[in-house]
Amino acid sequence: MEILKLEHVKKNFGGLPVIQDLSFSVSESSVFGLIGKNGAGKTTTMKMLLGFLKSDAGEIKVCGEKVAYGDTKTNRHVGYLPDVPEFYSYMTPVEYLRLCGEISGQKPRPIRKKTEELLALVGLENSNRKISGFSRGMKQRLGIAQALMNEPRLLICDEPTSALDPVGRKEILDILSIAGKQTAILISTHILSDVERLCDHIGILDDGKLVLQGKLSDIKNSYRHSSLRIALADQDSAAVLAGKLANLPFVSAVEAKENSLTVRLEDMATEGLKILELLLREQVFVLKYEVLEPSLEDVFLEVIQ
Ligand SMILES: Nc1ncnc2c1ncn2[C@@H]1O[C@H](COP(=O)(O)OP(=O)(O)OP(=O)(O)O)[C@@H](O)[C@H]1O
Repeated sequence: MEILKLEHVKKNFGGLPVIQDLSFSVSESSVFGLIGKNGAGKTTTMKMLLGFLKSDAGEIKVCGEKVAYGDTKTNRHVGYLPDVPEFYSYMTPVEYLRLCGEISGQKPRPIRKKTEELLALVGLENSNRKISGFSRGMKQRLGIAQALMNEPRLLICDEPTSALDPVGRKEILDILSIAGKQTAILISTHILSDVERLCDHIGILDDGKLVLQGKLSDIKNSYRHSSLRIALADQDSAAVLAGKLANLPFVSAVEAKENSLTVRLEDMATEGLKILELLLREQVFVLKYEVLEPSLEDVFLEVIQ
């Protein structure tokens, strides 16, 4: 089932098109990464699908219900984590989540149960101090707990890791990958390694247009494969082979790491065969010969040009 569906959505600011004919959907069991550089239109898209901003054309549906500007009824299906979540910082996490549960009309016992479960999920079960003393990472984790408090069908996260250090980022990604088993997630980001870690579907937004979308594994498979990894028995034979490969006119780079070489080519189909011929001719004992998947960064840079 499609939890979120956008069809031909457009938005102009002062006559300038910021979102142009945007269509994509997020299905029930999916973690969808909306990727784009600064100013691509990610936040504008999120605001429209939360009903905070009026679209100029097109239709947005959450769980089959149309999103209307200013009427946040569809947000009962949605949990939202802004890039910098705000709290009543004089409260403790338990007090804050209780308040969120009460505002959304839940009963005291389920509120207590959910608060306990969610604080355990985000690793704040033993934090009884005021939110004002929390680090950025802790606030982000509490933001996820808050966004999940009404058991949403869709969790929307706007650049959830961009302000965090590597440890904080990893914690957030681990929590989101657990949350993603229960709820669909739409995450906007420009951190491609986070997307590779977390998302199964992606959409690349460039100047308000979706220039590529689909299943991440299909996209990677269909993109140009331009790197090989060759593992040899020892570091010395790898160094000798690296010298020979670097002399081939069609090899654009050779990187050596211990007994393993990464070789960059222009055309895998023909040049990969020539590398195999060289290995045979030189009687090199090969432990591993592997065509590498393009990274999301390779794909991103190719479609964004
Ligand atoms: N209220 C506004 N009035 C005029 N222009 C706006 C407004 N909000 C956004 N824009 C413009 O729309 C474009 C898209 O902005 P948006 O914030 O959606 O991009 P983004 O992909 O979220 O970028 P970032 O990663 O920097 O947050 C930008 O050119 C921005 O300057």
